[in-house]
Amino acid sequence: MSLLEIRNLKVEFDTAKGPFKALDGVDYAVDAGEVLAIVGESGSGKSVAMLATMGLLPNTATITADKMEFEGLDLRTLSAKERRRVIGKDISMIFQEPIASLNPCFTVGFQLSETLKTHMGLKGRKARDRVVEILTSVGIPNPAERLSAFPHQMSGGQCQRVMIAMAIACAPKLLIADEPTTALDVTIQKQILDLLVKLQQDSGMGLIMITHDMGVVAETADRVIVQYKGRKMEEADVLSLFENPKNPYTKALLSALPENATGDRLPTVSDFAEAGGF
Ligand SMILES: Nc1ncnc2c1ncn2[C@@H]1O[C@H](COP(=O)(O)OP(=O)(O)OP(=O)(O)O)[C@@H](O)[C@H]1O
Repeated sequence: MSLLEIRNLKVEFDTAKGPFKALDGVDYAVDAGEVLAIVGESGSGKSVAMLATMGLLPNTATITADKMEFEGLDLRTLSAKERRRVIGKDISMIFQEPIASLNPCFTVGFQLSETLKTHMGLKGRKARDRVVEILTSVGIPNPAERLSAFPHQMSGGQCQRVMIAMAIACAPKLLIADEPTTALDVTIQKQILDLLVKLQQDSGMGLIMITHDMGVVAETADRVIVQYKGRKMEEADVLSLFENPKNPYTKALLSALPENATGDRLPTVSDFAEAGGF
């Protein structure tokens, strides 16, 4: 049994211009200890798929799936109370904009201890000690002193470390990272990716990495799902995908990498669209 198994997920938004199909029948599965990358250009429905899984889409979204199970638990039929027990604890998520994801009005220490209080019942000294321990594990220097810092007093990279700390505080079985390094500068991106992979390997949790960056896929993933316009184009283990991409869209994505450039102009995905038929 997979840790997370989703079959035929469809998401449609009710918009002012009429219904908009953001996801059209995609399957996802991830096992414990596995890193699944979902890759595709902006608008391909990567975030929508995972937000649907977390139950975080607005009520303008109609979500249907033949199966949506976490450890055999049907996520489609969970009550709000049951959902709160799973989401944020067993399944947690980190987002692209670390500063926007943290509450600017509360200190880092307070926000982390609230997570521990809500999901683990830890309070006082025990919570504080655990917060220091988690901040140490995500590489925050002088963690005991940083407890009283507000998010705006930390750099983007440090805020993302705090977000990761918050996401792993309750030892989740599945972590969903939605473009976790996109908003950070290049030198910090690599450190954050290395940190995520290390935490994933140490804990054995499943990790879903949402990205538009094939470099991130190559560095982190065991298996890859390539998505385009709300549909799955290809799914393969990471080596096969890079060595022998089958789908024209995957080939287009790989050809658009600077290191694969051959002529004097870097090809774009749209150069392949008509010929490739996607
Ligand atoms: N609340 C919403 N209402 C209407 N349309 C939405 C809503 N949220 C997302 N969409 C649309 O659904 C499609 C998929 O969005 P999604 O955010 O999943 O893309 P993505 O692949 O994650 O791209 P990005 O990398 O830019 O986040 C997009 O066309 C987006 O505009």
